[in-house]
Amino acid sequence: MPGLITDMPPSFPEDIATHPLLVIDYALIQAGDAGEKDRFTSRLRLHRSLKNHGAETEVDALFQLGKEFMELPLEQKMEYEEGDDGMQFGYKAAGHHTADERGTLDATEFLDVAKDDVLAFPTPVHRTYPALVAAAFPTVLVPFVHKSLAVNAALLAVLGEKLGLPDGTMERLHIPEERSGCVARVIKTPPQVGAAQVLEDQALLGAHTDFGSLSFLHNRLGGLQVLAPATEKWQYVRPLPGHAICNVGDALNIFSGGLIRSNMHRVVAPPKAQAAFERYSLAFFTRPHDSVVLRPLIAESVVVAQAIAERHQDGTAATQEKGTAGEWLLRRLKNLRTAHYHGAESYRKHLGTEDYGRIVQTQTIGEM
Ligand SMILES: O=C(O)CCC(=O)C(=O)O
Ligand SMILES: [Fe+2]
Repeated sequence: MPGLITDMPPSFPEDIATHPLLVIDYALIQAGDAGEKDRFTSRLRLHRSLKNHGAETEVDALFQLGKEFMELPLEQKMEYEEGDDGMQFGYKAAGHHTADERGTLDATEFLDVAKDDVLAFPTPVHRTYPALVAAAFPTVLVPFVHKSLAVNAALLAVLGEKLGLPDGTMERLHIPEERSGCVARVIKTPPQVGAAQVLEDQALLGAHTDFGSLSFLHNRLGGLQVLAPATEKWQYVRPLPGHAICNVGDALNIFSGGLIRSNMHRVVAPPKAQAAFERYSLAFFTRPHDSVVLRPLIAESVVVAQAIAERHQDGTAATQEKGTAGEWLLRRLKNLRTAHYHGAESYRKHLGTEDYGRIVQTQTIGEM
């Protein structure tokens, strides 16, 4: 029946084109399987769907907590709003980020819980959280953060090996005990109504690359889209039950001299009948600790050094440092806040390593 809303969203439609995912078996990676490690480090431009990641129970618990938090009255959530000064933990209300250079407001709410606050529990490092969330630290957030850190660390080590980095290099750039922007995030978008094409052209979370190293992302409804290299059309990512999306962020792009690329993505309304439902997703973002200088690891890796030498004759642009991970995050985040939006130029100040020209091109195509 048209317009009928039941509690259970329909499954992702079979008849729409989706991005070809590379399914990786994390259990094999963990067991040191050379073939699976090779597959994981091949075709890096495809999105990776990770099965057997072992965090299913922790993920379910955080989905539940996230929903309970999002259902709190807005005034209560607003007491924890992240604000415009670069605090990146707490609550982000819808409309407080811009989604494109025209200043379109985003439609996502975030609950952002700092890894540092979770690991130091019960001592706050960055901030305190609403009672509902604080009460769930021991049972939900601590287990989720530990599992997520472990999965991402194992995958980073495999990528480090592929780059020929000395053992332990990736660990030294991502020390859990150091202060960092690592964060557990629950994301909510409200139900959407409208013509399919209009919905698909309107980003609820603007096109971006993730700011850190690796993201461990859990989707149930559709709505995540990627703009794969050498394509002109945004493609939906089909959520696979129990799988996680493994997303490369800017820091790995920079460390690897561009060999490992950040994947450009955005969130639009879930496709077809799913659009009428609230969308919840969640992620753990592993980022280098704040004091790490973002630079290509030329001294540490001949693979990176060679890549830079081949691509850039004089090597200057590519070898430039980008400041520290803490500074990188602050710049990207602050310039995304609606309060700091003063036109296209200010929006562009938040950009990371994405090929921004391609985003603008697809937005123009979308408008025609
Ligand atoms: O909700 C999603 O599927 C993606 C969210 C995302 O890209 C982000 O928070 O960086
Ligand atoms: Fe993202």
